[in-house]
Amino acid sequence: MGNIDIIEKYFDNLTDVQKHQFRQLQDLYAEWNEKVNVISRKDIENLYERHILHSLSIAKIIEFKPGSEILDVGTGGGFPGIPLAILFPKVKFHLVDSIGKKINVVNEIAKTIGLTNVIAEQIRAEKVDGEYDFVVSRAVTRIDVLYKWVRTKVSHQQGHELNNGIICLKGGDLKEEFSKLNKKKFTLTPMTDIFEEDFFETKKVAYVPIAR
Ligand SMILES: C[S@@+](CC[C@H](N)C(=O)[O-])C[C@H]1O[C@@H](n2cnc3c(N)ncnc32)[C@H](O)[C@@H]1O
Repeated sequence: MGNIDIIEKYFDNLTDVQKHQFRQLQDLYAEWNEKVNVISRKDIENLYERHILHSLSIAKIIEFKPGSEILDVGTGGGFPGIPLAILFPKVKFHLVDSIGKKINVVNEIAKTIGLTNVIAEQIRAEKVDGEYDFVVSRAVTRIDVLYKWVRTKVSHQQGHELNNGIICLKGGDLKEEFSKLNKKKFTLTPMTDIFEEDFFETKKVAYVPIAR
């Protein structure tokens, strides 16, 4: 399924606006990827499965409340931030990356599809100054490093049932990596438990609550 069908399979109440926004992404990313490499070339035809659906797995772990604020660290070309911003139009997303030309791609794509809930900024994660309900991240750094960068940036004001915290998308054997984090409370959910799709292999969604 090289198209939006796989998104509709797992998210069955998308509005026409959301469907149109998701549909536009294939051509936009193919076009931008020629100028700035934000997705590996051989993977562009797997955009919906490997990048968009993967990003949206976060929504199956936590439903962001309207008005909440999310920081996407090391967003690259906008993953997971752009798919999540389409899915949650009433949630505010701050997408950051240290590479300006990637941020330019994110801004252009957000503008073209009419996303008004995204701010993309070239800044290192460590320098971000703000408070967020959740920090999300895909394929950026080890969890202990990410934790150090962002733990003071997570607030507790929205009253989520679950604690606010960090949600990141990672692959491989994470036991050793998480043991270095030195925190007892975290969950690792295999992607294949969320979506019945073999191509996710060993990928997982990691959720680390941050209590103050
Ligand atoms: C492998 S890419 C992943 C991009 C995107 N999250 C995705 O899944 O497609 C890692 C990204 O993290 C960014 N990055 C690494 N360290 C960073 C930091 N300290 N602050 C902001 N961005 C960072 C890099 O510039 C790069 O775009």
